[in-house]
Amino acid sequence: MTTQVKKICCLGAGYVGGPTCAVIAYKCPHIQVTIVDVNETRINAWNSDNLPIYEPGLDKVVFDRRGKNLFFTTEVEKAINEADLIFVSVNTPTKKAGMGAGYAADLAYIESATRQIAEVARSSKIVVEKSTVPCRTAESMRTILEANSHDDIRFDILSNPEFLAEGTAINDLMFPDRVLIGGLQTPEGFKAQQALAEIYEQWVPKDKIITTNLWSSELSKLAANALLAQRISSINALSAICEATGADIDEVAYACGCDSRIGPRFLKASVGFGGSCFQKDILNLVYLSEQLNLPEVAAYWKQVVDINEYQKKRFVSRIIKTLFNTITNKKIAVLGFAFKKDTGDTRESAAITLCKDFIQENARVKIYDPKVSEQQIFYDLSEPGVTYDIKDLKKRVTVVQSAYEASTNADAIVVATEWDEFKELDFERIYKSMNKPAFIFDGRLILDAEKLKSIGFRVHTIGRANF
Ligand SMILES: NC(=O)C1=CN([C@@H]2O[C@H](COP(=O)(O)OP(=O)(O)OC[C@H]3O[C@@H](n4cnc5c(N)ncnc54)[C@H](O)[C@@H]3O)[C@@H](O)[C@H]2O)C=CC1
Ligand SMILES: O=C(O)[C@H]1O[C@H](OP(=O)(O)OP(=O)(O)OC[C@H]2O[C@@H](n3ccc(=O)[nH]c3=O)[C@H](O)[C@@H]2O)[C@H](O)[C@@H](O)[C@@H]1O
Repeated sequence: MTTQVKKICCLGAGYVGGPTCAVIAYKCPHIQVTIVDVNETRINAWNSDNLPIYEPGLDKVVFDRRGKNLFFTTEVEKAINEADLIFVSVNTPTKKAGMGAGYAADLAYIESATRQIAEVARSSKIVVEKSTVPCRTAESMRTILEANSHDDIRFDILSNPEFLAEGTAINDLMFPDRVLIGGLQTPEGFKAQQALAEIYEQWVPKDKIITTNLWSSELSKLAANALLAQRISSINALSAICEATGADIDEVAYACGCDSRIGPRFLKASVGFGGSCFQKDILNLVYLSEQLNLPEVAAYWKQVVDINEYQKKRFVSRIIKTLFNTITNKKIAVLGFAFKKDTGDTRESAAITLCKDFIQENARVKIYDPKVSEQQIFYDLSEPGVTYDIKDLKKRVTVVQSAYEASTNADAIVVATEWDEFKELDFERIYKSMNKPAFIFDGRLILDAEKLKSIGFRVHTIGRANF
């Protein structure tokens, strides 16, 4: 007999906790799901018509279950106490200071969430590590829970990493490639794994629910992200060779991807990967390898991040060189600011690096993104690394409401995010409104270069030569 879960609490109402637990509530109407956060503004937004995250299909799921078996609240203690199973879905950013700064994951939020569970819980719980964490974090959580728990209550720890990608989160959650549940290899551990598996079995085929030991599960999450990012850095490294030789990176990716051992997905060259996790998780893996005294392994994975930085810088220097070696006071229209299409998330977006470099070179930048707010853009650009304060920044940067507005009187257009709407633009109209010669730098390989050239544009595309 397994423990049947009736009430779930999720600590952390972010990009993972919100969509993941909303889908559980949607698929399991018999389970009460309460998502809590210390951030009141975020919780208020989850309870409003304007959800704090833009994610296709998310509104439908939330509006369907909210107030029925899906709740958003800041009453953390109450929710912990009532739940049989608690997802810990808090942020695990890269450490900014102290030991391992710049590499290691900052586990302060995980630790404080764990301590809170230990302090508040008055009945036994299954505690599920949903956040991405370094291998063996569950061990520390278990030690904290066991050392601080009251009376006769027990805690079973599981690792259940999340593999959703932003922009496709709802689809990824509804039809996951797999669900991974790591547990201790003890009778109690197996029982807890089974209890969580039974929740997913409500909509995920059994053969896609994988159970492993705790450490394999924790490491598999870091490994999956590292392998995915490594494919992008590999194709981006090849894009540099294409630009120098006349090979075309899309053709190379297609030819390679047709090999069933390689496969076609995740081989799109770009201006560099962004997002809150790839860089953070690889650096975390690098740190872990170093801690384990495996410097060669650390250096291998570090190179994936180094190539990503190189790719962004390479693109910026191509732009500057092409614009006659100076962009001082030139007007650059940046199309897209999110780290990928179909999300409003800008964390580690390549566009941030590009815009900061343009500002450093004294260019005038006009930015348009369909889902990122002006406030967010200024926040990202005024982060350390740019010498301007917000007032100076506003003299150099304007956030506008359309690609047309961004391009008017521009010397160059830079495509930084692959939003579908950029493919549909009226480029004849844009060409007329720009300074001549009119340049386009396609950092996402989404535009029809031949058509643009026939209009009169000078087109530069990642992974294609200009000779
Ligand atoms: N963003 C993504 O697409 C994915 C993220 N992940 C992992 O999931 C974890 C969470 O990521 P996101 O959701 O993107 O982060 P996020 O920053 O959007 O959300 C985390 C939330 O946790 C809250 N929080 C922190 N401490 C808390 C506490 N003690 N009690 C209650 N709430 C607390 C924060 O206020 C914040 O709203 C990270 O470890 C990340 O690596 C995994 C897969 C995908
Ligand atoms: O742990 C996480 O946070 C998540 O990280 C990624 O998801 P995400 O970052 O949301 O989005 P991706 O689709 O992976 O894209 C990441 C970046 O790589 C870029 N990319 C992706 C694919 C590609 O072929 N080329 C490429 O440049 C995207 O534009 C984007 O900037 C993984 O795909 C998820 O499985 C994982 O759960």
